[in-house]
Amino acid sequence: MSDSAIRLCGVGVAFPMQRRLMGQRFWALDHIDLDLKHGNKLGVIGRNGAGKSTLLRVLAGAIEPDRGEIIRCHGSIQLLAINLGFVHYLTGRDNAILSGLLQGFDRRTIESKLERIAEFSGLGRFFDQPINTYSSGMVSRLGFSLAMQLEPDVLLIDETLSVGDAEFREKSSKALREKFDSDQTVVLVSHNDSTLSRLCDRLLWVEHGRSIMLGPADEVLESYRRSNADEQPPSRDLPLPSEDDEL
Ligand SMILES: Nc1ncnc2c1ncn2[C@@H]1O[C@H](COP(=O)(O)OP(=O)(O)OP(=O)(O)O)[C@@H](O)[C@H]1O
Repeated sequence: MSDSAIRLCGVGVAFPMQRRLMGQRFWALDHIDLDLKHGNKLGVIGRNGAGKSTLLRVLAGAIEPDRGEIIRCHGSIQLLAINLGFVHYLTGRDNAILSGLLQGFDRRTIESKLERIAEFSGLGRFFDQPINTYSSGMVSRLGFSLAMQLEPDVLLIDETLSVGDAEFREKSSKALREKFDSDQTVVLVSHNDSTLSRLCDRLLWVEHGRSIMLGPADEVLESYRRSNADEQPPSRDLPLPSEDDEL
């Protein structure tokens, strides 16, 4: 088996621009090359709108690139994000089953883990209620519990480290730490420098959809901090929406 879990070669993702600029496209990701090896703990940093979440969605297979190539050599993959895409009229239990099936797990495996998912989530009887009766914190807890118990080959985490109340946060950060200590492949998007340097072996810094630097966490963080202190984001030659463009 290849030692790469996912390879991105020159990947670009374009979104259509608003009506006034009809026909033009905005490249949210542009020429991204990445070789994510099995067992890597990769952090992704960059300013707001840099393209981090788009990158995770591409890695998850939730969006297809408009340019470039993706080579995959992994089993199940899960994207853990605030906006989890659950089906709101289904119960927590049914969403757990559906989500597990969509990630490539067989039904028997999912069912064998349902009680642990329910227990970890702390949702109690709400686990069997439709999730449109949940608070946003409860939805996040369900998603987090799923990711922790189903153990996908590749886990992609988008800024969900502080879900739920204090007690759940403590439990979730312990579970997450175990993931980072395991041989699972994990990609973490975060704005928290200390979390990234503590948990990740390599960091990818993206800005304006482009890869600026990929390397050991502390080196990348230092360059990123220096660039923030200069308050001059690295330039790119592609057009960005101007301030008076409609959002
Ligand atoms: N569905 C979409 N349609 C149009 N533009 C989009 C869409 N999704 C993202 N974008 C744009 O792509 C760019 C990258 O967005 P993305 O959410 O990946 O950034 P990010 O680095 O995760 O930002 P943040 O740190 O603020 O979460 C932004 O300019 C955003 O406006």
